[in-house]
Amino acid sequence: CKNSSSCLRQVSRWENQARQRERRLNELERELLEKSSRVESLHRQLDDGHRQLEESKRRQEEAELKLSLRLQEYEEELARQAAMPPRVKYVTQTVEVESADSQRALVELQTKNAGLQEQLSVQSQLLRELETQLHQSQRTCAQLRTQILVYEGEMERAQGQLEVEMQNLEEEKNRLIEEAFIRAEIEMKAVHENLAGVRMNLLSLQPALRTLTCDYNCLKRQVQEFPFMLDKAITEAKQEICQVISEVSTTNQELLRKYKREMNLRKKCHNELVRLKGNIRVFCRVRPVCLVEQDSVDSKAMLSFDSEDDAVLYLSNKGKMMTFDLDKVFPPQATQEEVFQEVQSLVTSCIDGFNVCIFAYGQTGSGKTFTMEGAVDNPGINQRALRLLFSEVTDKAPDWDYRISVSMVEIYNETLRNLLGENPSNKLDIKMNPDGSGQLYVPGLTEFTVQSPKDINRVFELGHMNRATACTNLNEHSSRSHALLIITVSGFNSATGNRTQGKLNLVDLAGSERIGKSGAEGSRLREAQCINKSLSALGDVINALRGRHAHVPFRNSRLTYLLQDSLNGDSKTLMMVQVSPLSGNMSESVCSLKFAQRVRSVELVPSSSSSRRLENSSTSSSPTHDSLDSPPVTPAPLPISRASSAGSTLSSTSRAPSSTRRRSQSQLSTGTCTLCSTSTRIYVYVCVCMCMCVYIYIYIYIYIYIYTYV
Ligand SMILES: Nc1ncnc2c1ncn2[C@@H]1O[C@H](COP(=O)(O)OP(=O)(O)OP(=O)(O)O)[C@@H](O)[C@H]1O
Repeated sequence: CKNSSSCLRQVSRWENQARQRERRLNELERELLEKSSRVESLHRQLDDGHRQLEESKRRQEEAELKLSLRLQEYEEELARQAAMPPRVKYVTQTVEVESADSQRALVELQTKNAGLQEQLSVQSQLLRELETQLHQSQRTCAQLRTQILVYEGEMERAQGQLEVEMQNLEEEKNRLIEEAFIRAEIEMKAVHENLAGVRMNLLSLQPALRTLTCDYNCLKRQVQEFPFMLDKAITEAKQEICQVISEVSTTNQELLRKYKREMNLRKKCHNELVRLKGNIRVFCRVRPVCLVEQDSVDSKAMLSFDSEDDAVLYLSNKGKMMTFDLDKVFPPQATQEEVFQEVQSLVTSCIDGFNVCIFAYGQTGSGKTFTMEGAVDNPGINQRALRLLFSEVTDKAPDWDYRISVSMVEIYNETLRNLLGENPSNKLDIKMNPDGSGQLYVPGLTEFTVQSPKDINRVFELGHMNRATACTNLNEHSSRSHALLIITVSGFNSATGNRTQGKLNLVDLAGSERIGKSGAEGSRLREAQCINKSLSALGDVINALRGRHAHVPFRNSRLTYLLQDSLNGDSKTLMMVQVSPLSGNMSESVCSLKFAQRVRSVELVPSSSSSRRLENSSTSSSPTHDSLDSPPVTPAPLPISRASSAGSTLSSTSRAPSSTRRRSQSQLSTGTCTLCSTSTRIYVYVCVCMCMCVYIYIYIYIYIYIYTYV
């Protein structure tokens, strides 16, 4: 179709061209006619000129003839008169006398002759002009003839071209018509074939249509029956669900019973394990040699590590090689991440309701602050612990609702300062809780509730700022004071009503160097005495705990008094002994490591109340904490005391099953599961119904389509 239309366009173009050429030919013919008429008129003019010329010639000849005749007459007369001599004179006279008339006549004739001569010359002139004109006309005529010949040639050529083009066009037209005809035939054939296919389809669709109609009727019936089916299915589903619930609750009861029995067993094993292993861990971290110390004589390698045992440290002091067995030794190249990885299980156990105490011990400059606080771009245990706790409790939501509160305290010269308070220079006191629970609390101590990671930064910024404003030289001051970060994590499970409370104490102790060596005097001496007093009190407390003494001297220093609930009973304690690698510090390092080894051998004794509770729990249906990482939980009605010890917190604990188990139990007992399943069933039925409707709609659509178009 496209080809034929383009061919038609071409034919019409060629026709236009032919018409234009025809017009041009007509114009040329017209011009030729004009020119031939002009030639004819010129011929006529020429003929007229010829005729005139001949006329004038004839007239001239006549006049000449007449004149010559007259002249001849006169000459004859003259000759005659001359032939008579005497008389000639006479005659001459006579002639002269007589010739007056003749002479007049002669004059007249001469005048006439002159006039005729004149006429003749005019006629000759005219003749010449006419001849010139004739020549010109002949030339023009010749030119015109040449032009006519040229035009005729052109015309013949144009006519030839036109004929050729006309012939070409005719051929092209015929070709296009033939092509169009062939195409039309092919298309026609295809249409015929399609028609045949459609007819075939129609024939084959008719049974399909019958099937569809049948299906449609069937579906229609089903849709009509659907509400009854749905009701029936819902009733059946309800019955099934009730049956399943009763089965599940029976199984659940059985599982719960078995679970409790297993947990009791596990708790006993765990307690045994804790007793065997001891719940005080001692790590050692050797700080690297600083750049400024590298050239000094002190920087000789006095410490060496066992490549196969990461719990052994070898120290060469005064030519003597000493071996220290600890729980873990971090070499100088250990990163903050690696250190934190080792302590993070202790940190998270605080979420489970344990009291944890991590303290960094060592001489000044051994890296205590670096390990606990770290640098801005490389934070230490404090920040990492708080962030970890925050992310862990966020993960446990919404089953558990946790509250993390933070306090920051500094003990300087046996004085307690509130580092998050508005006035950090105010002294705080440790008092017995007036509620008669026998627990300690610190009146006026600021507790900052952490609700986002941003709060964590604010806490550290505020604590650091308050510590800096309270002293003139922060570095010096920090070496002479103990810094405590106290994190309390309280949890409440709204599904079970269980409560937990754990406390994490992160302590950066003051430098442990001996007074004799530091050579302190005056206020420095008092500082050193206070530090040594608190550190030796810490040693005494640990010794008393190790010896299971009836009396543990917690009150001998502010530090031990404040940490009482985190050192007592089944609390977990980690001591990070910081060691300087310099040879000049080796004797201090030996003291620190010896103290650490003593501490390592101490086992924290569960308080009597706690032991009692553990005994009770093994027989009661609500057991106590089930593992190192599972929480000792308190039933909902019991209020939480902020300064409560681990013992009192554990006084009426009940074992908390895992959150999933708890949730499934409560859901089953309230029937939420039943409702949930029923609504799911209804939802499924509605979906099926909708699918059927869509199906029916499609069938109807196809049906209408076939009947309308096919
Ligand atoms: N593991 C380490 N890696 C790199 N540098 C460290 C490391 N431990 C300590 N340092 C650096 O050693 C120097 C002393 O450390 P730090 O102040 O932590 O010691 P300290 O025991 O807290 O001293 P003080 O008792 O006086 O507060 C600091 O400049 C610290 O950056």
